[in-house]
Amino acid sequence: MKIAIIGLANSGKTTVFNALTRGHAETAAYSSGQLEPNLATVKVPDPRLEVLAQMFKPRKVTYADVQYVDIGGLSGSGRSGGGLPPVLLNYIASADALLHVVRAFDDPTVPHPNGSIDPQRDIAAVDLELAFSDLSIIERRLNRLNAEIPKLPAKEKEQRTAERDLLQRLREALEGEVPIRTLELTDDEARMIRGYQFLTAKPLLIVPNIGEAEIANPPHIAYPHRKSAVEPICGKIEAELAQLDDAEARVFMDDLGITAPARDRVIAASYQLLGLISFLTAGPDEVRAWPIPRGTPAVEAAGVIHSDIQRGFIRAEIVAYHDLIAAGSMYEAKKAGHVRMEGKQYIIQDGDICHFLFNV
Ligand SMILES: Nc1ncnc2c1ncn2[C@@H]1O[C@H](COP(=O)(O)OP(=O)(O)OP(=O)(O)O)[C@@H](O)[C@H]1O
Repeated sequence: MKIAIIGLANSGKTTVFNALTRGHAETAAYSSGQLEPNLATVKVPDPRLEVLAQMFKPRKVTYADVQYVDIGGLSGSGRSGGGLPPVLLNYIASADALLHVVRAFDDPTVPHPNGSIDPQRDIAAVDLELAFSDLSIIERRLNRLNAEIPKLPAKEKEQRTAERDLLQRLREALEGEVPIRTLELTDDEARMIRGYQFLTAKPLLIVPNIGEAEIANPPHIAYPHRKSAVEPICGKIEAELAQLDDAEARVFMDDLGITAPARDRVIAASYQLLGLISFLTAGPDEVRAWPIPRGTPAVEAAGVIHSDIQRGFIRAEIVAYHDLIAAGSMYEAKKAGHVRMEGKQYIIQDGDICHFLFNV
């Protein structure tokens, strides 16, 4: 799962990327105009794995992960700006979700492309730029469909007409400044437009990049939309924190008056926004979190580990994380009747510790 970090020039995208990925990508006070992206894979923090590791003493602990891609700045000028450069558009279009870094820190030495600090304005400008990109794809496709449909045989004509009607609905929404992600689409409709990779259909995390002085009391930035969330971070401080070892970080966080890095919150919010939950496996070899979309049946979850386990699925032995911890051991959990046998269609819950029985 890949999350593209977007935002206006100098909003702090690379700084936030470094904070999230504990990386060392170069930042600059003047917009770099870079088109080559920075890419990194990040472990999704999950304190349950540390607790399970103490219980099972495994050789290895494996976290779920997500990837972040830091790409160059958007212009925020929408249609008048001539659209997104194709390289940038490709990187954003192939991501599963977007993380929009919004400049909220005040620092006269770091120029803002629009001359002043106004997060709500910048959020609207980037939303508009994404909407224009989707609109131009829709318009091109509608022109094509309108020319094609009258000449098609009946069955295909029906399919293409349904697609045209849907695209017209999306166009109306976008023209009314409603992003595609907030629309209620049926599964069929969602499938019909998946190939277009619309930018405003992707889940969106707004990350106000705040100043050091606001860490204790971040400004309220509203973005009450479906498949969206807001998580502020002070990129500069968090990027420094990300370079420290645990003991040094603890001292630094005490100085700042915080108990945990904001990085963990932003990564967890990204994971949730992608619609992912984790099921867990635990044994002497490995304790591991496996990402699956919410609502996944047991037989498909088994396939995430190995296709053989899915193919030969017999049943799943499942204990909820909290039941296992309350019981103190797998033996006690079994004795207390907390370990359930579930069939193929059981919907896996976040934190289910799963052991799949299979036969191939
Ligand atoms: N929260 C913050 N407080 C103060 N300064 C910050 C903060 N976040 C980033 N900066 C500074 O802002 C400048 C621009 O940051 P950065 O290079 O990360 O932005 P960018 O959005 O990646 O820029 P570009 O447009 O070049 O891609 C850097 O000097 C960085 O140190």
